[in-house]
Amino acid sequence: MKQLESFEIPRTVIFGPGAISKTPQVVAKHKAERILIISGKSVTANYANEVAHLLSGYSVDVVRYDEVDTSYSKYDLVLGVGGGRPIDVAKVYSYLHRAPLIVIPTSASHDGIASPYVSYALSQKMASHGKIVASPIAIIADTTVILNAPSRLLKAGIGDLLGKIVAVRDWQLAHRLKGEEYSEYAAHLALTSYRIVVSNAFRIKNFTKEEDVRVLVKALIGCGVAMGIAGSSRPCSGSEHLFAHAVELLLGEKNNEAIHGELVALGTVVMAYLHGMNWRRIKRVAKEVGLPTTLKQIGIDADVAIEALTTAHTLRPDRYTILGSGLGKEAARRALETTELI
Ligand SMILES: NC(=O)C1=CN([C@@H]2O[C@H](COP(=O)(O)OP(=O)(O)OC[C@H]3O[C@@H](n4cnc5c(N)ncnc54)[C@H](OP(=O)(O)O)[C@@H]3O)[C@@H](O)[C@H]2O)C=CC1
Ligand SMILES: O=C(CO)COP(=O)(O)O
Ligand SMILES: [Zn+2]
Repeated sequence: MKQLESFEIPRTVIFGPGAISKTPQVVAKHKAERILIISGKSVTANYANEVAHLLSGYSVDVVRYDEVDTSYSKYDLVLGVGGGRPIDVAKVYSYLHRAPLIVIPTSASHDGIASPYVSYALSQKMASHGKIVASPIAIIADTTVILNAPSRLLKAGIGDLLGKIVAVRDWQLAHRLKGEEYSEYAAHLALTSYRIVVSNAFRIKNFTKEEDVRVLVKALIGCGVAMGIAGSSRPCSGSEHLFAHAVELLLGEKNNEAIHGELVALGTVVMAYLHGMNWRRIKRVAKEVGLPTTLKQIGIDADVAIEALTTAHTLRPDRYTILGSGLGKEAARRALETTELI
């Protein structure tokens, strides 16, 4: 008999121009007195201060995500304002202290907006606390704010979505070869986001209109819901993400160029090649959109790329992908050269 299942998805999603102004109404639904706003390191701290200003009737602190002391438990509501990193740290705080979470994305660069999980590196760091699960009670996506984000970040959001075509293929492979549980619904949801963005990519790529951002934000939120239904990031993160994570781990502090969604897009091309999929089409879409199509463009040397490709399979041994038990150096170099990523 099947086990009882449960999953968490966001309760309220408000999006559109000026959505941030609705924050007090959303907050008022929760009996909060002391509010912690977790922001990014620079520009997004201004947005966080704006939100704090809207909540002047409450006791509010704004803290950068890299300065948050997660052992400090005096807050009863947490808001994550910024890109993917502050939002992930806000999820950790929300989980550890059972403080409801409101997510206010300032960019559409990643699909962690509605996902109840934190990204690979952070979950590794927090592993001693068990699996962090924090589904936002509300998402407030102000498309005016997001439209003002640098277009490079928005293109990175398209990059993160390109990855779903490989992530789902990897999941199907693991289902067939390893008997891993597979949710057709979650997989379709992730693929729908992929398809909608690919079919609109050339129209929205310059992000000149609010409508362009709307398409992207909805697709990213859809992926977050897919992860919620699947019970992990599986529908949205396969070998293409393993490659991206491996590059980030190898670069560490030296990574001041590559953005998550860009690395994922490049990973998608090489993993599509390994799967025998139409990698040229994916690369064409990436190029047309203005995403990087070589690793050099985002400051990554061939040696790092090869190392990442040969080690990526070790990062999540429980998540079977096309990388199987790993690629040798020569195979890795060939794959990267054939796809002209190096
Ligand atoms: N939980 C999940 O399922 C997922 C989580 N992630 C996480 O998200 C990260 C990627 O997200 P990403 O947003 O690229 O990373 P960051 O949060 O590091 O943001 C990247 C940069 O964008 C800037 N930025 C954000 N919004 C604006 C804006 N409106 N105007 C100008 N600059 C802006 C940030 O500024 P500032 O300096 O102020 O921070 C930062 O410099 C991953 O590394 C991972 O940690 C990604 C995918 C899924
Ligand atoms: O980036 C993600 C999905 O786009 C999250 O995936 P990870 O669990 O691999 O960090
Ligand atoms: Zn991602």
